[in-house]
Formats: sequence, C-alpha cells, structure tokens
Amino acid sequence: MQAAAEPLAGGAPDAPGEAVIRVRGAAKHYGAVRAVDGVDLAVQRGELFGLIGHNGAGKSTLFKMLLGLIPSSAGEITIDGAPVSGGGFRAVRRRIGYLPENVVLYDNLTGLETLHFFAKLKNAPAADCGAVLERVGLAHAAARRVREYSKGMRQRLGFAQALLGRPQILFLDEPTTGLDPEAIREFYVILRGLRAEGVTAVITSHILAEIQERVDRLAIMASGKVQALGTVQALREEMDLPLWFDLRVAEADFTAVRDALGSLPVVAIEAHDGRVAVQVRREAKMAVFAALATLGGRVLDLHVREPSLEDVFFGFSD
Ligand SMILES: Nc1ncnc2c1ncn2[C@@H]1O[C@H](COP(=O)(O)OP(=O)(O)OP(=O)(O)O)[C@@H](O)[C@H]1O
Repeated sequence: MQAAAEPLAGGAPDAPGEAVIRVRGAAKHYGAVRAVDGVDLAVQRGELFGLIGHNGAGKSTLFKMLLGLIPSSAGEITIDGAPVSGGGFRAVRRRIGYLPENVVLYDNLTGLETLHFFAKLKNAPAADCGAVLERVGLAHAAARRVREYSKGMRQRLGFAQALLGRPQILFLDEPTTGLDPEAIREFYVILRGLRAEGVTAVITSHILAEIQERVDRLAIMASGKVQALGTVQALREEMDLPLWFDLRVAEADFTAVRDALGSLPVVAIEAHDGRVAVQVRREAKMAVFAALATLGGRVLDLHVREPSLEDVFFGFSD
C-alpha cells in the first residue's frame, strides 16, 4: 500500500484562516517508543477536526499533549497563542472543554448534582447546569441517579460536563462511544450548533464511516506521524482511488455492459445476482456514464459509490 511521505491534500498544516491550535514538530518518546514523532498541524477557529488512526497510532498521546496533560519530548504546541507548557496556559485552559475517553462519574449523584460538582471544579456558573443538561438531551433525567443511567446517557453526561463554562475549544476523545445512531446524529447536531457559535472541536473516533461525513478536516495518524491531512474529499482525490458503479442489469445484458465499457479504464468488474459492480478510474467517471447511456433501458438502476474513508485510511496506514 501507498505510504505518504508528506501529509497530503490540504496537506499544508496551515490551512488559511486563524489557527487556534498550532502544533510544530511535536514529539513524545517513551524510551525507544516514538509515540508521537514530529507532528505538524493547525486547527482553525470554528473547525470540526477529526483525529483518526489505528490502536497505538499516537492519537491519545497527541491529545494529551494538546491538552498540556503530558510534556512533549520536542516541538511546540500553542493554543490560542499560548504554549501548552507555559504559565499562560492556565487562562487558556479555562476556555477548553475536555471529554476523556473514560469519564469518571459518581453513581450516587444525580445528573444535575454531577454537573454541579464539575461546575465547582471548573469554576463555572452552577446556573448553567440545567441548560447544559437540556442541550445534551438529559433534562428529563436530571433528578435520576447516575447509577440508573444507560451507557449512552453516561456519555451524554460526560459531554455535558465538557460543555460547562461555555468552552471555546473542545477536545472530545471517542465522544460517541456507546451512543445509538439517533444519539450520534443528535451529538453532531449539537456540535454543528457549537461550531456555528465559533467553537473549535477536535474529536477522535474509531468509527470512520461516522466521522468522514461530519468533520471539516481530519488527520490520519500512523506510527506517531500524521500520514494524511485534509478534507475527506481532498484525500480521496489526492489518492486517486477508483470509484465503483453499481448497476442493476438483467443477466442476459451482462455481456452488453462489458462490451459498452470495453474501451474504458475498468479496474475490476464483478457480476452476480442481477447486479454488475464496475470499478473505474476516477477520471473515467463521465465516460462511463456516457457509455452506459448507450445501453438505454437495459441498465435498470445505477449507483455511484465513492471510496470510503476506510479505503483512504488503509491506503495510508497499511
Ligand atoms: N505512558 C506510556 N509509556 C510507554 N509507552 C506508551 C505510553 N503511552 C503510550 N505509549 C505508547 O505510545 C504508542 C501510542 O499510543 P497511544 O495511546 O497514543 O495510541 P492511540 O492511537 O491513542 O491508540 P488507541 O486507539 O488504542 O487509544 C503506543 O505504542 C503505546 O504503547
């Protein structure tokens, strides 16, 4: 598989705009292990930024470095212009909301008491707690003890505590773990609402299909390095991955389809159960449409499939 020496597509770590998070040559070494190995990236204000990668790729380590929770071995990280390792970071930290992968909650507290507890820790106004619970869809469960909460409700409560104090920057580690599809949708609606208010969010996720439609840009990490950086579409185009045409065709017409596509750069063609799947190079997309049009009504249905982020991801990290 192809390995990218330089970050691709939109690959300039400094996309235009105002960078809230700026990372230059960041590294974290544990003995011989290079958990993070020279990362450069910039996240713009109001951007929804995804960080993805295999287990052990270095995401969590980078995340902790971004939050100033662990010191870097090399490089520089600034948030809102303040180095995370410097004294000035305290003030910036008040503008950051953080959802750790495994948020610690106390079973004996109610949802509202939990938020009051976190509000005290963060020096955030207690009066906001009710509205935050409402925002994450937990108002109805405010008086119930956390021990009675489902996994998804706990995750929402964790998200709620990250929103206390009206943070301008959110770091959300696997925020949709345990959420059902409806709750995931609602989560991203909330995030988009926050983005419209100018909030910047960095999200990690293992669910690539979920993240690929929802973030503005993403970084794909492997072996401590950012292997690819940009919008999903830009990454797809940069990699020039082929497209799939899924056709519904009567079996008797399979040969006619093959013949019509004969002169085009077809990468693969598979026919079974009244369907033909044709993989073609991206630049041949319109030529394939034109060739299929010559078949008239013999093509009963057609669907164009873009390569998934999984394809992009494994293209970079295998
Ligand atoms: N405290 C530590 N001491 C030694 N090695 C560590 C430490 N923390 C992380 N590592 C190593 O650094 C590498 C990156 O780990 P990290 O947890 O950042 O990966 P990740 O992408 O977050 O993985 P996951 O998706 O499983 O959470 C791994 O090889 C890991 O073993």
